[in-house]
Amino acid sequence: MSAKLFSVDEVAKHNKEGDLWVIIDSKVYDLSKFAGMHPGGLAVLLDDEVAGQDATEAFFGLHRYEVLQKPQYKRLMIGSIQGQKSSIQARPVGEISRVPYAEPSWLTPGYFSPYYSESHRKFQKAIRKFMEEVIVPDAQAREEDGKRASQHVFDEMAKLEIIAMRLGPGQHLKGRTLMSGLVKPEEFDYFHELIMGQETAHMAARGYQDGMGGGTYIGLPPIINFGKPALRDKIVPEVFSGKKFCALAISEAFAGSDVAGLKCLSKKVDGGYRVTGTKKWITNGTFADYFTVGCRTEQGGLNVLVIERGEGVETKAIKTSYSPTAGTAYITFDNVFVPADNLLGEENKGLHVILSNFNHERWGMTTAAIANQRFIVEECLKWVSQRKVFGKPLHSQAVIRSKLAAMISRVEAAQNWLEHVTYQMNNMKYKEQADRLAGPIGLLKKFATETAQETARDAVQIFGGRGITKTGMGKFIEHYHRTVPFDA
Ligand code: HEM
Repeated sequence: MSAKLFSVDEVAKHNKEGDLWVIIDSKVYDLSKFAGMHPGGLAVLLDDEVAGQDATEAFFGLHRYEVLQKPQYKRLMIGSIQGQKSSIQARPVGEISRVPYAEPSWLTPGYFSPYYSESHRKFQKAIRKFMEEVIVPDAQAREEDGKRASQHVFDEMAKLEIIAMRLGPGQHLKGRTLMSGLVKPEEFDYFHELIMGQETAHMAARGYQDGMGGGTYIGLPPIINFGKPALRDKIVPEVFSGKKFCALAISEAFAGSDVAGLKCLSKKVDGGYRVTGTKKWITNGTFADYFTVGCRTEQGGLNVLVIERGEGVETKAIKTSYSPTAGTAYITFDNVFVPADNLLGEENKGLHVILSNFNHERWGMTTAAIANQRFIVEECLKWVSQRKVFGKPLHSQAVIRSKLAAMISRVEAAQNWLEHVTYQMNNMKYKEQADRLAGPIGLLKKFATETAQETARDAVQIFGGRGITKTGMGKFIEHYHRTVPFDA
């Protein structure tokens, strides 16, 4: 930061085209050269209340704080106003937000929780730092260019065993050094997993959230739980090291979540099966190496087969309302030979293989969905304090306060329910979870994703036109409102 100090009167002299300074939050910016390139135009900067003046209020009514932190704009700052102090501070990377309700109560100073131990707290700190340093920059860049999450992100995740941890507690963690030894494999539980899911909200990039290994999260567990040892021992290390990717390929244009109506057919042949058919809406399908595929059998049952990318397998990107970084694909299998050893579970009994994963999948989706919802609550709370209308902050309007109260109540209710369900998961065997928690998890997901849509609508109302604009102030609101139906 430049140490040069100016007086308000000195700044006021620079108030015309070619010689234009402004004050924003006690800092002085020289916009003389930039003014002609300003995305909001030159005229707004030459206004009597802006040119040479303190434009803090005007600026924060129109821009996100991050604008001033971008290197190309940061360098416009030439000094500060003598005797004034900045009042706006960005949250340092990895730290807890000080916006009320921006964090679940267990992370809010002064509050208590029976669910989280010291191990969870240490883990949360490390994961947030990793997310914000490694993942968030890549997430924002890939959302823009639509490319797959960068390989260096998978490599870094693999080093810390994040890919393995994303699958939750279990045998697959045995012998691994988690987060450089921060958590022992045997102490890693569903609250650690919940933390990982919730910290992904800070990337504010729903397509990338799925792109960053969503296919593995749902496609690998059936291989671990039902695959033959040789198949498991080949695939698991490749995927956990970030070198290869899985996708779960169940839904078809003919049958969505109606798994009993699948048409993709596996015919028994010498040494294995021949598979012919199509799959649609397959997350990570454009770049996956292994597909965990649900196929109908000639006897009318269901086989789940692991199909490797190769001859007869073609994947095409499908355009969805979120970004192509998720790698959503349409897949065709044309008489593909699959070795008998790639069958998961028993022949004709694949429905059990597919359904066995659904509870964990739904719960995982819900953890992230609730955190995404909270991120939007934080965006709204920041905006209503920043934005002044009729001379007062937006939050002084009763209708806005009422919307905020509803938003906060919804996310708090969802988080508390989630923690209750997670506590049950921690204390039940997997089979007990299937018996007792299928209902509660389904209901929780319904509640969390319905309330998410209400919050998205309220957020757009609060942000106005900015909430439907892909860049600038309301960009995360626009993104959320567009992508929120995915989880439901
Ligand atoms: C350091 C000074 C400034 C920088 C670096 C800057 C930068 C930008 C950028 C990058 C945008 C595009 C939208 C976004 O990403 O937020 C923008 C839009 C805009 N800016 Fe600025 N700006 C500055 C100062 C100002 C000031 C003092 C005003 C005063 C009125 C202003 C008025 C606007 C307007 C009206 C828009 C269009 C907003 C919209 O589309 O909703 N800017 N500015």
